[in-house]
Amino acid sequence: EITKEQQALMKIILDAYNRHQIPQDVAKKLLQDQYSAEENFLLLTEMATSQVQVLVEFTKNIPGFLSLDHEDQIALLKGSAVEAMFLRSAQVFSRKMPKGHTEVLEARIRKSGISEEFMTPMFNFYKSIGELHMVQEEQALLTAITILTPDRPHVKDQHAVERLQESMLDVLRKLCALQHPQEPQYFARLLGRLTELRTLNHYHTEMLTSWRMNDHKFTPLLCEIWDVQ
Ligand SMILES: CC(C)c1onc(-c2c(Cl)cccc2Cl)c1COc1ccc(-c2ccc3c(C(=O)O)c[nH]c3c2)cc1
Repeated sequence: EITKEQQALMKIILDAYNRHQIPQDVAKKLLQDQYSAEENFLLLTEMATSQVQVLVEFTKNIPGFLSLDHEDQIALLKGSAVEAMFLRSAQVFSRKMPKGHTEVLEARIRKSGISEEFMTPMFNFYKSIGELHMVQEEQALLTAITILTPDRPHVKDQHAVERLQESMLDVLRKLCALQHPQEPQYFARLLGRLTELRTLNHYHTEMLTSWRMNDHKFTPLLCEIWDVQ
């Protein structure tokens, strides 16, 4: 019982999600052979910077987003960037990417100055996303829902964001019922991943701090979106 306008919304979100991807020449850099912790950190920084640019373009295509208060648009992007990048990089681990990217990305993350205590929750998350075998539509909607989280820091008009998020949640709920009729709790499992994502935010903040203590440099875009330096 997905309505006509919900189908239109789904198409817009999916097209935006597929249109905005990391350029292949950037993604291919993952496969080059330098593997020092420094090299890996630089590569991951380039990936993250490119991914943030992709994320901004995707977000601008979410119906209603550009009509939100401008400062709230920034607050939503800053508040959701890390979570959206965990979702996106999770695709690489759930083998959406060409052979080889998965192992290489894992190897680079494991040797980039991130302390052991963050590796377990990070790779547990990647595994739990992989087990869901999400279709593209679900991944695109889940990313839009993550970005449209009303209670991010400094969001003024939370109700306006809530209304946009609710319409996305309604489409996702119906899509899950259609895609996984034999698994009525699938939609709830997807939402459970969003809760797990929030815990990763805290780990990520500590990862940033420890990188900075070892004098690692980020790009201007990442400094702006993560309020560092
Ligand atoms: C500043 C750096 C060191 C950093 O800090 N925290 C994190 C970080 C980490 Cl280490 C894990 C999760 C989230 C973040 Cl922000 C990172 C690295 O972030 C990323 C972000 C995104 C990709 C990523 C995305 C898509 C694709 C892709 C495709 O879709 O075609 C093919 N290859 C991809 C690679 C990798 C690494």
